[in-house]
Amino acid sequence: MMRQAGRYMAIYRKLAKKHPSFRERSETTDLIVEISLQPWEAFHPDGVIIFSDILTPLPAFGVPFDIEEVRGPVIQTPIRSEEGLKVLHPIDLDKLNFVGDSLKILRQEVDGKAAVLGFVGAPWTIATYIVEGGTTRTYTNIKSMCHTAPHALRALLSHITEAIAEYVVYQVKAGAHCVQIFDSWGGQLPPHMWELWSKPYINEIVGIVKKKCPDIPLVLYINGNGGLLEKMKGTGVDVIGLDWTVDMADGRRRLGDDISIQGNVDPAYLFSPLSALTDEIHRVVKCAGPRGHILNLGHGVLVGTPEDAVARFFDVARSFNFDSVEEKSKVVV
Ligand SMILES: O=C(O)CCc1c2[nH]c(c1CC(=O)O)Cc1[nH]c(c(CC(=O)O)c1CCC(=O)O)Cc1[nH]c(c(CC(=O)O)c1CCC(=O)O)Cc1[nH]c(c(CCC(=O)O)c1CC(=O)O)C2
Repeated sequence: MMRQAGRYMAIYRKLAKKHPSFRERSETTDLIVEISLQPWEAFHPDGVIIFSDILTPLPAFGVPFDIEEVRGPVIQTPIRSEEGLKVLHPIDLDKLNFVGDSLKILRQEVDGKAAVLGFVGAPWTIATYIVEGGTTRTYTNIKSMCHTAPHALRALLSHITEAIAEYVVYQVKAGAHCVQIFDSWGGQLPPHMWELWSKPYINEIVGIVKKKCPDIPLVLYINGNGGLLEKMKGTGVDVIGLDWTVDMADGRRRLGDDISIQGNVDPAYLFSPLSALTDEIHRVVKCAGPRGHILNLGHGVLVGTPEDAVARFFDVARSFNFDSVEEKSKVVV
């Protein structure tokens, strides 16, 4: 489940009081392992996601950041010109030992009972933070850079691409069974601009990773991807994540049966009565079809989500029987 660990869990909030810095929590091996295992111990999902952030590798290639409680991610010196690019250097994976060490320990801890999942941000999405200086609602600086400083933006995206490709391979070598690429803000681009400014860099990462680790499944997630599904398939990833604004049956029709899909229960259903949540999980699974579907939310667990709803989500998923639910829905219809 996306954002499987974190603020919705009381046990995480308690630990965060003791270790108030997000960077400490996400850059200390013991804490990463402890937090990653919190949801696994509570709900026994099929995947254990390393507790980290898409921004975690930034300091290892020259971009310091912090996560502030109200503002979220903050990059003190945004890069918006050729001059700004001078701070960048090749990724130093030694500075990310805590990620590799945590993945290794997680593999031992779950001992084959769950998949260990790594993740990275896509170049466009990481660049939105580096150019805007943090979270944005408008993306005006980076979108205008596409026209006012295209060479600088391309150089920044290429630099991030090289770093992230190495970082994916590093996560796989350390023990990740599967890696999800978050192009969370790719859906903020008009589709023809996504093809120009995001897709080529994802393609490059997929090409490099497939050459070095051909058996590792790659998942691509974009928030608001209804206009991009077919284009996403063209990146060569193995699984496409759908957010909840795409009808699952429509998504399956558009993507075909030769690719796996992930998603796409609206995370807000976890605030609804448990019967409504159960019906929605059944509906989504039926619409996705009998094969090639990873049941998940359409985006991360929201802050404030009741933990018993998350438990219910996993229970329903585990007890699901594709054929008997079809029978039941036939009777209801
Ligand atoms: O999500 C927020 O609202 C908090 C701020 C924020 C963070 N990274 C960020 C954002 C969004 C933004 O403002 O741009 C930036 C960020 N981090 C991430 C994404 C990708 C995405 O969710 O679409 C994004 C971009 C988009 C987005 O947040 O929706 C990925 C991420 N961060 C994180 C995790 C791990 C996890 O939650 O288990 C994961 C994903 C792992 C997965 O689902 O496979 C961890 C994280 N990062 C962060 C926090 C909150 C700070 C804290 O615990 O003290 C937390 C913990 C939590 O969400 O409870 C900081």
